[in-house]
Amino acid sequence: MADFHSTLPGLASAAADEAARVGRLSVAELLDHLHHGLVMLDADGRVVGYNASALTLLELPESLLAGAPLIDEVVRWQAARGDLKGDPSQLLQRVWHHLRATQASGQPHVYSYTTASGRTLQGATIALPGGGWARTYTDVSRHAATVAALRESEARFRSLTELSADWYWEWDAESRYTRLEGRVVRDQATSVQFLGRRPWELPAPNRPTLADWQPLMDAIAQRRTFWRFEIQRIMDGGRPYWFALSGEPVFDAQGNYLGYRGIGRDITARKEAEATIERLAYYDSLTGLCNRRAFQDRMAQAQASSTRSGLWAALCFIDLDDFKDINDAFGHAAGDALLRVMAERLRQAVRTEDTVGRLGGDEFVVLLEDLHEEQEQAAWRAQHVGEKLRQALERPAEIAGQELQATPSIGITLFRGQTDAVEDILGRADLAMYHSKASGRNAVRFFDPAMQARVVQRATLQRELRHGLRDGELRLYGQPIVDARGQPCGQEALLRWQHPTRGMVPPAEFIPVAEQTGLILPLGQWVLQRACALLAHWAKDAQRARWTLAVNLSARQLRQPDFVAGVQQALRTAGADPHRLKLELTESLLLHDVEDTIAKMEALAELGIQFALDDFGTGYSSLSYLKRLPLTQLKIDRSFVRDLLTDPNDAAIARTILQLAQSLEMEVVAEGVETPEQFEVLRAMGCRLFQGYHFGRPAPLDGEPAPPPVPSTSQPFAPSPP
Ligand SMILES: Nc1nc2c(ncn2[C@@H]2O[C@H](COP(=O)(O)O[C@H]3[C@@H](O)[C@H](n4cnc5c(=O)[nH]c(N)nc54)O[C@@H]3COP(=O)(O)O)[C@@H](O)[C@H]2O)c(=O)[nH]1
Repeated sequence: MADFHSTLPGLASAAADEAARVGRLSVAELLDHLHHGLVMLDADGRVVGYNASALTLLELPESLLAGAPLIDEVVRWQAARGDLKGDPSQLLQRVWHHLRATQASGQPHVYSYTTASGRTLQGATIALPGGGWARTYTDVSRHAATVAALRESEARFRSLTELSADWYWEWDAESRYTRLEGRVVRDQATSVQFLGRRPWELPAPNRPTLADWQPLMDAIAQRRTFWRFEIQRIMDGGRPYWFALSGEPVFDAQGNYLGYRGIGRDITARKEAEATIERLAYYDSLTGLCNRRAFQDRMAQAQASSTRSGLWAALCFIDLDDFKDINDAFGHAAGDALLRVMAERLRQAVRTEDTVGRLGGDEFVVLLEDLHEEQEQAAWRAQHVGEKLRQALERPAEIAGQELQATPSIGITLFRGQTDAVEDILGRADLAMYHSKASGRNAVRFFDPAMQARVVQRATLQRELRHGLRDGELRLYGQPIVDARGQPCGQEALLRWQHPTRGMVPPAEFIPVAEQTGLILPLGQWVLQRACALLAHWAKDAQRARWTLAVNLSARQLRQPDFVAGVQQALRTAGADPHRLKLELTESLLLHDVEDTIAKMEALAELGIQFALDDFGTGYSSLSYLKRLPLTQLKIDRSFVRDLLTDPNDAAIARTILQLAQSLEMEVVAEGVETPEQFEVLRAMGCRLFQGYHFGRPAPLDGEPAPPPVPSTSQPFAPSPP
């Protein structure tokens, strides 16, 4: 420091000379080489030393400092040049204030300012122990420019998030919101809900569902950038709010994953516009139903779905009869109002999963999906719905005080899979609708005439069966069941229909129709009541008192919640012994709702009623549930008995059933025994009960008491799907 003082003002050159002389740099020389400026003030504030960088950085003429000026002089000089802004006397007050303050506190005073030429300097003043001060100057122009640029960028970012519908977010490495900024966030006060939570932990009642989040979760797991992931929220008051998230992963300098950051964008207006466009593009503006375009889309989807499921679907084409006359007579406004009423009735008449559309004018279409795997059954169901639609539409409607009526003509076609073009299916239904018009209007017609004939035949059968039940045309026949000696030990009750014109109708023809239409319920109850009455009658006859009577049950009967009560009531009314009643079930009947079936069977078994499994071997017998059922008897299906003598497989099956029954401690009845040879072989295999033409064909059950009254039913006549 002594050198430094002594070489003033020629500090740099003297230090250099000295360095040259001794072969090393002096302190003064060293200071001259510094990039920092240094100015020394004595206790009066006079410049007593400076280095070369001080002259350069402060851009002062050497002549000014070389004259050892007071700091006041230097400050005035700088103010005059424009380096320091403000009144010089106030500037000086500030300078002296800081000089004294550093002296008093012993702490440096650090400040920065920008010179007139644009250089930003950071100055630091320290008080020296012996009095006086050292002031250093550092050029921080680049740093200042960087800070200014950052500020500018931050301001731009704030403008963006303040002025737009976008908002900024950050997630930590666990995908939890850590930062949310933007006007939208502030306005909606969503930060409280969001911060600390993952996006999928926030309530989103509609979309996305947890499954919908998967693509976003995958992107995060793979640290991928994602764009416009759409989310819907329901705001207070029920208003839907849509936004889209875009984000990119953030890593630190070492490549460690820190989380994500990105923007959220309010897309509600766009979504609403899209919904409006879709409504206009896909919905009929008069009725709100699907328009032709949307309906064709739905048809294509239905085709794809039926390819997967294998189920038949149906298309109903509906045209209002004489609608033009209504328009002409009552005006278009009344016509429009009627169309709206019709649309609503159609909507009400079908299931929510069915699609109703309006192709234009008075043409409506209804798409019925998942009808049945069998075409016949599907046709029956479609016919049922078609009839329901017809009845719904034919009712008069009150429009502006007038009663208007427009009956419908309905055409139906079935389809399955994707072989036909949608237009072709529509064309077929349209053609069927014309058949309906040609047949006298206000009717339902199928495209396929054969199908139409079958549907009509079935509807006729159903109507006649209902009348037959009411008019006492049903007969109970019986077929003997015999023991190993060929002695009768019971009968199987078999239903017959004595039709007034068609003669004796076999059950195979009418039982399926009765099952599908629900008529099997009153019919089955009638058989049960009749069988119980017969058992009570046999009880008085020593020869038949110990006979059992087997009654066939249908699946639909067993599904009735009051089935057990119905059987009990039949037994009680007749005064029959439950131990003599045997109920025959088929394997397919046991496939549905196994637990409920078992519960009902057990309740009846408690009363002493026996159960036989009919047609054994033809279904999907599962030994696990066979064991759980309170069965007393298996009936070997007659298809195995028929070829018993010639087909070793059938013989093996019959033998296996007998062994199985033995291990399950059940009886076996061999059905369809037609010859003495079959009887002998089965007997040799260990079978003890037999049924078949060899012992007797079904015949009217003799000694029947007078028929009980037919159970009343509130079933509508229209067919109803099972
Ligand atoms: N739910 C109800 N179903 C019933 C009722 N009554 C009858 N049925 C079912 O109808 C199906 C056909 O019955 P049916 O035409 O009476 O035929 C029975 C017998 O005639 C026939 N059978 C008897 N022995 C022989 C024979 O040696 N050869 C031969 N080819 N056929 C014979 O088998 C039928 C009895 O079969 P099953 O019931 O399986 O024991 C039939 O499925 C009946 O169940 C009813 O009231 N309710």
